[in-house]
Amino acid sequence: MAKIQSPTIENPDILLPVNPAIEQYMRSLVKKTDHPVLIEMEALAKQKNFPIVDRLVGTSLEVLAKMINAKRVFEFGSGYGYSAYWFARAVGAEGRVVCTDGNAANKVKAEQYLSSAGLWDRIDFHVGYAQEIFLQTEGVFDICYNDVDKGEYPNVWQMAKNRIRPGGLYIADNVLWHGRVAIENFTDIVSGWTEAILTHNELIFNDPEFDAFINPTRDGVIVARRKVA
Ligand SMILES: C[S@@+](CC[C@H](N)C(=O)[O-])C[C@H]1O[C@@H](n2cnc3c(N)ncnc32)[C@H](O)[C@@H]1O
Repeated sequence: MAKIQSPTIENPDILLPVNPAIEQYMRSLVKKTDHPVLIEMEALAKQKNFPIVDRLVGTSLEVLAKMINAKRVFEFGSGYGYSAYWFARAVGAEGRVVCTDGNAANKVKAEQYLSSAGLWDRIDFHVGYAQEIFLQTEGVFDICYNDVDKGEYPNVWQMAKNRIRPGGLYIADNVLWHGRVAIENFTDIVSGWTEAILTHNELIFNDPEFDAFINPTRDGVIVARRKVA
């Protein structure tokens, strides 16, 4: 498929799939999910320009997890626990969310925030390289969620897909990469990341064992369900 030639790719936001006014409207609908801890986490993201999934994607993660009655979730790239907040709500008191992040300071913040929200006892947070921690963690998962550095996306998909139970989900954020996936001449944030996302998305949509779709909200979230034999 021919990609759009854009002379203004320095400002790739022109390809945001959902109009910001519409996103704002959708955000007004999920305002009922307000929680003091959530609001603090969102304020920190704004202040530090830290890439959390934000409210619209967060609410969708919780709903998706509840829809499949998820009890065990593995997160590749947890930051300070914002996406884990939503998964932890979904898995319930008996469920577990395995979190990973390379930055130890993020674990400290996650513990503070998620303890205040009464969710920390559902979290098993490991500091280190997510893929290595995944290999050291046994068993299958209801959901594997990928939000690490984008160049690593194909590798994470390949290792995660065989450890998702039938009917379980693989979810990854940023799969539209601010429109770069659809543009011919783009300026990447890190060289090779757009190509890696393109490969990742192709692999998933061509995998006979999974059904997939992309929710275009914010930066695009891919959801792939492992087929039940
Ligand atoms: C986009 S942020 C995660 C945000 C989080 N999922 C949320 O929505 O709240 C990516 C995080 O993954 C971490 N990271 C990136 N690649 C990683 C890897 N291979 N292993 C462990 N952590 C990684 C970074 O330190 C960063 O905190």
